[in-house]
Amino acid sequence: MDARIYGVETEFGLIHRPAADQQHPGRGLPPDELARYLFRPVVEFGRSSNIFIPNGSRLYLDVGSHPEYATAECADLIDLIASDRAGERIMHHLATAAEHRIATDGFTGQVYVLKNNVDSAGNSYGSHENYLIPRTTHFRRLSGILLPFLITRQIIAGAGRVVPADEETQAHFAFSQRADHMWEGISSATTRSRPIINTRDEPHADAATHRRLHVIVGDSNMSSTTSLLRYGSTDLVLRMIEAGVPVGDFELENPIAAIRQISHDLTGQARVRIRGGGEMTAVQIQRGLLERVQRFVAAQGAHHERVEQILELWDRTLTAVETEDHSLIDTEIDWAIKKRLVDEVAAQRGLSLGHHRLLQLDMAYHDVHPERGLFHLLRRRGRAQEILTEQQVQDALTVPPPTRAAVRGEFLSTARVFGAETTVDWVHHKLIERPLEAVMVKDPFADRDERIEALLDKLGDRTALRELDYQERSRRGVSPALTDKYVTADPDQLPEPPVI
Ligand SMILES: Nc1ncnc2c1ncn2[C@@H]1O[C@H](COP(=O)(O)OP(=O)(O)OP(=O)(O)O)[C@@H](O)[C@H]1O
Ligand SMILES: [Mg+2]
Repeated sequence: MDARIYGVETEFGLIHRPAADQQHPGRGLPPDELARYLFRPVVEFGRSSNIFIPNGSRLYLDVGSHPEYATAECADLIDLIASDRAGERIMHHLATAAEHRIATDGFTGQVYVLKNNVDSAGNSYGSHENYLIPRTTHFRRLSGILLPFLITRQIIAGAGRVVPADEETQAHFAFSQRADHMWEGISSATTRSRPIINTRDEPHADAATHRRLHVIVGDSNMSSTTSLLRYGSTDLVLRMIEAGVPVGDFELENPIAAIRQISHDLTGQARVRIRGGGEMTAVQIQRGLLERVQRFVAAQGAHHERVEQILELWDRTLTAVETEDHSLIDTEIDWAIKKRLVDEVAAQRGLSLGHHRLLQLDMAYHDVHPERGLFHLLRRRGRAQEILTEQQVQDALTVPPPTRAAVRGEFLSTARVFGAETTVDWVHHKLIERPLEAVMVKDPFADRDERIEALLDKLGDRTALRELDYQERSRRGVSPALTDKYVTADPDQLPEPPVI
């Protein structure tokens, strides 16, 4: 596919740390109660804990206590990364508001929203990728190539993890947060069995022509350069699969054993068995796929302006793993950015790798707080590269990308101006007062829909509204982004970043 729709869903970890000097020392709010505080503005805004907001994305609180943000449908990788970052901001704003409310209720402390994949109790939560693919893609061929790619992708896109010692292994640094929590290669369930690729068939598009590929294996990334490599490389591998070019045989004998083994061997030299016979290392599998992608791009041409950057970073990351010279990538790839920090702090303080301060440091890397979070601190110090501008992030909070998300954004914000209630999902748009006129938009690339325009025209005169762009609308409070409306104040003072 020349153009593709992407979306990423992120589940966040939540922690409440009470202030030391109060009646309930030691214990924070239980996670479910904390999640309810966090989502109170969401429920007030949308009368549900499952809502779509004007930037086209979805905020969702399931029965558990891990709030989720699913980006709008994006046709451009930078839009995708910006929408994902906007989700972090929204969660941060909600956390700020929750902190105030919790304090008002007499329970002062700090709320942490973590964009990671394991909590201290060992529970795992996900970062799910969605790729629109043609229905004609042969599924057996797809999984034969994509599974070994995804299983080894952690060496180029893992978020890194300080692994504490247990009975069998010493404390060490691993590529991935999520690898130890995958249980199956392919399946149609997401929570119980945790497959790498989920086959549940919900295309949110014309089911006759398309599928939505649901990839469950990735780590949540903080770094935008790592995100670019993660989604960009996956798209390129998918393009090769879709084009039907021969890709070689990398199919693994035991995907689940392999994904764990690879995660815990930072040299990239752990050997995994290939189904067709013999053994290969993660670096060899990635190199094999990269070479084929390079040939494919040389023959077909680049299909967007970031392809060259993706291929260069992919190649350099593999070299960094092979040579163990992580300085080649330690401002661009999450696991290496984090490892550099962990190594430095360990050396400065004389801490051994399993020390609880270093486990905390690992968590603090994923704190979405723009000042307190360690990734963001490193970014400000030039130790993590950034491809998004602040303006792009700000825009992504309110402006939907030019896909079907723009139709949804227009629908939601206009209805709000006229005080009309709606129900929407990725495909459906309904005005509660006109249920029989609900509109289905099956094409995720469509950024305008005449039926929706006609429906909205029935609400009243939209001339003045049309003249305002999204920024202007939100400035005038016409289309309140959730965040603008509910963030009352920034924290009184910036919190101290932990440890460093
Ligand atoms: N046609 C499409 N192709 C690819 N991605 C899509 C398409 N339509 C929507 N998406 C993206 O898929 C994601 C759907 O997220 P959502 O969490 O609602 O789905 P889900 O994981 O299948 O459902 P749930 O979380 O309820 O189990 C979003 O990021 C969205 O942008
Ligand atoms: Mg989801």
